[in-house]
Amino acid sequence: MRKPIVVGNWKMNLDHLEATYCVQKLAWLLRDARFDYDSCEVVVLPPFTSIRSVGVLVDADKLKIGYGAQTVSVTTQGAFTGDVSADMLAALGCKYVIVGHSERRKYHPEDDATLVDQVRAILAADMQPILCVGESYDERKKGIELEYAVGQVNDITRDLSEDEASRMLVAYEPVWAIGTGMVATSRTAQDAAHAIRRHFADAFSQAVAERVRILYGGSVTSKNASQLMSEAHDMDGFLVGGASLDPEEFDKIVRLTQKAAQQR
Ligand SMILES: O=C[C@H](O)COP(=O)(O)O
Repeated sequence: MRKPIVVGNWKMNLDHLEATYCVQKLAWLLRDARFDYDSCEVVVLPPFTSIRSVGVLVDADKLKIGYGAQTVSVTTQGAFTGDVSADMLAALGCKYVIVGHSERRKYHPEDDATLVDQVRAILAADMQPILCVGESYDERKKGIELEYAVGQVNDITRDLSEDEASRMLVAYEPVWAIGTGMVATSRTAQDAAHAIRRHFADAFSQAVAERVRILYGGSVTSKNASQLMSEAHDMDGFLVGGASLDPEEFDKIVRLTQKAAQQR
């Protein structure tokens, strides 16, 4: 049985003071609701500069909120100005790192070879990659969205061992849905999640396919989380952008996700 997970990708928002406030408020709201963290993981991905503050707060108050990073260097150390290694993130208590978010693919030279190396670096540091895939509006218009997303998964994961593949999380994030308010239908999310899971079964094994967690991302809010979660059965949770910056809204999404998962 896969554990549902809701991940907040803060992108380039929330400095360390705002980050501390956001996590405190989220923890307080979830405590108030007697939230059962054993039935649903809650994770935030702050910008690099806020990770330490979030980690200190989580440790000091023994919070069950996980945290991670939004990208990582492919190298371990050395003269790479501006880079942050997987070991450095793991040493701060990070558990998850995004790989291949469409914003990174667009604004930074992160080609497939780089993403493959990032996945390897993250796994080697005992963290879990959250690989983002998803079509643009053009691919969707051509009707090739499933092949496109599955192709992206294959390009990055094909040389992994079964054990490594089973530690992957994949976030299906259609580019046209990111930050636009145009959320995918539950049918679209389910079709993509199903195709991705079937790919892991074909490329690796049924056991791997059953362990890989698949998320949906793109304009998720408390208004659409329940429906998406209850109808897209191959989906294990969400990668939430904008709505994760508001602790009250994120708290609602987390609790709705947990409830919908329990009612499946
Ligand atoms: O990583 C998160 C996604 O890019 C979704 O962002 P969004 O929820 O603001 O649409």
